[in-house]
Amino acid sequence: MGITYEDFLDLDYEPTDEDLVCTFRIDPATGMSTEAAASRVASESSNGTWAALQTGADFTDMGATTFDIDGDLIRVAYPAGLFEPGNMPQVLSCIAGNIMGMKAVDTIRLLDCEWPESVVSAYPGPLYGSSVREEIFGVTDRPITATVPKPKVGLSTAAHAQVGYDAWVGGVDLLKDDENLTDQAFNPFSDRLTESLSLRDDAEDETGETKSYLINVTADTRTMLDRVDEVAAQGGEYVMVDIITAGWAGLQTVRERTEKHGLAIHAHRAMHAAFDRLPAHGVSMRVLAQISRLCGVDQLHTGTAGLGKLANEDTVGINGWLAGDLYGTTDVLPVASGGLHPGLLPDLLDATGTNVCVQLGGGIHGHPDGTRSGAVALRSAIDAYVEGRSITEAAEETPELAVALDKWGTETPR
Ligand SMILES: O=C(COP(=O)(O)O)[C@H](O)[C@H](O)COP(=O)(O)O
Ligand SMILES: [Mg+2]
Repeated sequence: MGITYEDFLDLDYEPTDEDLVCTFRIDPATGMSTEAAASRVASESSNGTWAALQTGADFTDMGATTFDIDGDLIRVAYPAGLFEPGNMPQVLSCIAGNIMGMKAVDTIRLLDCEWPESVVSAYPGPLYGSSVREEIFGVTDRPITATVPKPKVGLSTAAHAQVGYDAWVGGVDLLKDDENLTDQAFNPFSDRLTESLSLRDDAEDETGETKSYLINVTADTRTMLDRVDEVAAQGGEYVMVDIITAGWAGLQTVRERTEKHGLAIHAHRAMHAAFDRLPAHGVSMRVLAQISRLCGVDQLHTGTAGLGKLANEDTVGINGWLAGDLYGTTDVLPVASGGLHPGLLPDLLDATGTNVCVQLGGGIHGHPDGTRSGAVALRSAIDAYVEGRSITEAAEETPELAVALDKWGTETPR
């Protein structure tokens, strides 16, 4: 018995309910037919290699099958037994591993996955998902809001917490650390946690609303677990993880610990663009979002539907997947962030709907009258949208919004 490349291509094969089906876009190398490249994709990502193999009898065939070729799109079915239950790094070492660098293709993009229940059921999924709006904030009809202090690093602990306080009392729900703020000397983690939650309590007293804090616990996994415990002990509701830079293994371990404490996970996706920005190659944001949901994040950055300062991939489609049925797995609350300001909100919410978190950094702290006014402007724009009023109408009653609209209009920044 033996296996060769040809064994991995069968256009008559029909995937079973147990198979994980992946769609790739490939550009075969010069001199390589699409069929030859497609069979090598299935081979290298499951149990094959460049040479023909003798397998003997003591062998379970875990080979994948390319069963569909449509132009440059190929679909590959993987048997569920190939995957260790609940081990996301192992899944990615198959479906997005060596094949990303194989010479048989000039480029290869993992576009989409259809996850079978047998694989999904081994993952926890989110603890809260979009129910954070109601369960944490008691809000049902409007997007929740977050703000990240700017400059993103360098503010002292006291200054950072004060920015949070100003934003909270101005009407923002969540203070959020930026992706590269963790535990630096200018603003140590433990001090920031204590001081921010103390001012959070003051802001709650002043406004009568629930306020919370997305503190960035990203580090080596052992340190992340210590930080999760610390956040729980001090009365936080959330932790934030830079899920791509920390890695899926670290996220999975954090997810176990947050369950114990009943904490929600805010997922920042810094570095996702290394995988998904070049459309012909890598792993799509759609797949990164799918993996994030399986691993159990409650909130995930998914872009701004083409508005804002950063490149976006199909925000609306990804958000739809995050909200869709997945064998009863909890949904994920999408976070729109990156170069937003109040003038962009109507177009944004028209595209995404209101079951989202809207995050503004520069669009609040760059307000000519400061953070508190910027927060008032954001909240006013959100409330107007939910009430079915235009932001220009709302600006007649809320001077802070009028100033923001005067400064930024409805232009998207770059
Ligand atoms: O710092 C910001 C936004 O700041 P600002 O509001 O000042 O632009 C976030 O890190 C980006 O949202 C990340 O991008 P994405 O959300 O696309 O992952
Ligand atoms: Mg940031």
